[in-house]
Amino acid sequence: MSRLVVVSNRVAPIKAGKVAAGGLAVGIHDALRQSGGIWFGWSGEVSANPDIGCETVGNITYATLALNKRDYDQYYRGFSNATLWPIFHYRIDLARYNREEYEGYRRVNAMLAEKLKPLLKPDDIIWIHDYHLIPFAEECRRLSIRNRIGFFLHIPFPPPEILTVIPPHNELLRTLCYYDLIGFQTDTDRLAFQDYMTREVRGVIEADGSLTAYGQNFRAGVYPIGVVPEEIRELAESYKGRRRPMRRNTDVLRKNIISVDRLDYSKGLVERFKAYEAFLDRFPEHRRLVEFIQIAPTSRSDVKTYQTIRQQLESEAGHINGRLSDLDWTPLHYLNKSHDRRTLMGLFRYAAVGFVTPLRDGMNLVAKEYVASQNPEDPGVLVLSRFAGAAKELTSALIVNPYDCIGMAEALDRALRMPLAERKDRYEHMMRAIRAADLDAWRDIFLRDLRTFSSRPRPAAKKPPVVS
Ligand SMILES: O=P(O)(O)OC[C@H]1O[C@H](O[C@H]2O[C@H](CO)[C@@H](O)[C@H](O)[C@H]2O)[C@H](O)[C@@H](O)[C@@H]1O
Ligand SMILES: O=c1ccn([C@@H]2O[C@H](COP(=O)(O)OP(=O)(O)O)[C@@H](O)[C@H]2O)c(=O)[nH]1
Repeated sequence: MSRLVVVSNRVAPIKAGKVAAGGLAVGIHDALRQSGGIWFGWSGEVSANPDIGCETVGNITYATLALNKRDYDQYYRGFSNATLWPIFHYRIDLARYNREEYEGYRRVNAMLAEKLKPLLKPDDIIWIHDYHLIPFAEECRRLSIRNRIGFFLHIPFPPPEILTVIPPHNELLRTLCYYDLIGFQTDTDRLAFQDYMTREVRGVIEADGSLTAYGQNFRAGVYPIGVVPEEIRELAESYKGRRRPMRRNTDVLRKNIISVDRLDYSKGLVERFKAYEAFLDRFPEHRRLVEFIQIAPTSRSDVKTYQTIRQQLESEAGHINGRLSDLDWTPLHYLNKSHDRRTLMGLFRYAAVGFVTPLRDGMNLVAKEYVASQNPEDPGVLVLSRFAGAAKELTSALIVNPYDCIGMAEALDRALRMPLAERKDRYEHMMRAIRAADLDAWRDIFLRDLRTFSSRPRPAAKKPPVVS
């Protein structure tokens, strides 16, 4: 069996016990643990030392390198997270474009491909992850790397009208066609991509379902990322920490509403806080009987838009607690600290409501983790945004529109009142979906397709673009 080589910008922390607050790192780590292989990417450090550090833990070899300050600023903080991330999450209003950052993005992709080359064997299968690395395959082909190369996009793919706002969209999308297989989280994303390829650049859908565009032939498919439900159940059951908050001086149990997100404007946190306040105003009978725990570890905090959202949330949280708290009741617990998985799954299990309301999200693993953590005999209710990729599978959640404040407040009330039989029905339906498309299925089906699809012979990639 050929070896698996995974490349992603973010590599999970190698040290046991360190938390990776991001679905990509959590998902790939679990997927690689099964098959073993190499995981190549950024170490998360900014330093002038360009050397690759290799460390093998169990069956995974982590090969990581630091980025220098200029590369970090242009490739990660700049084009990846100030241009691609907002645009791919439909937020043209928050995006900026800077040509030097784009050139830095191309330069880092070329540099990473060069660094990877000596680590490769001819029959390795290479699996590239996410928007930071769109041009990676083209750079590999330029270096005469002939291995199968697949790409998985963890975030949404926007409609062509939004994508074309990126000035070099054409060049960027051309580089994507050097992959043998391109995977998306949902059919909506795949169709938006197909739409771009057929309408914008007159690509052709072949009789065998493959696509031909920019002189390349490749496949695009849908591979929703999943979780490992048994592991989540074990973690949730074994959590021994704090369960439901008690009402001081009495034995009455308070119900928890829980949300866990990186502190990102795509997660709809401000809208969610406003909806919670509207819920307490419209349904005052729940006051003192419910507490909302929002765990939101900071993310990309040196990008301006992330600083702004953090200030907005602090102000909103202060407003809610200032207005509604009492000496013996704090309605909102807002924590910027990251938490380990056992704690999170334990908190999920004892929360009556999982409140997952992104404005746009590739998948949202937290939604699946919340459901998989529940006690089958007394499950909580998932309130889920229709704009999370997970909503395509978890159709028995209470589906809400995160732009509808009152609608979300009403869903919270309905969730907290939901009879046990309905909660069980919805939970069982969602668990069937989670088991049917778990993390093993995501990895196995993608890699099976990548191995079996034979693309037509490709012309070699042309000369490198402008890189300074
Ligand atoms: O690496 P960071 O800049 O710190 O950000 C963390 C990760 O965020 C994004 O995660 C996405 O992948 C999840 C798993 O497929 C998916 O459920 C979620 O909807 C996405 O937002 C990002 O795509 C990763 O590259 C980052 O590492
Ligand atoms: O303090 C935290 C916060 C989040 N997570 C994990 O980070 C992932 C977040 O993935 P998701 O797909 O929901 O969103 P992303 O952050 O990738 O956009 C989930 O597995 C969470 O359990 C974690 O381990 N600790």
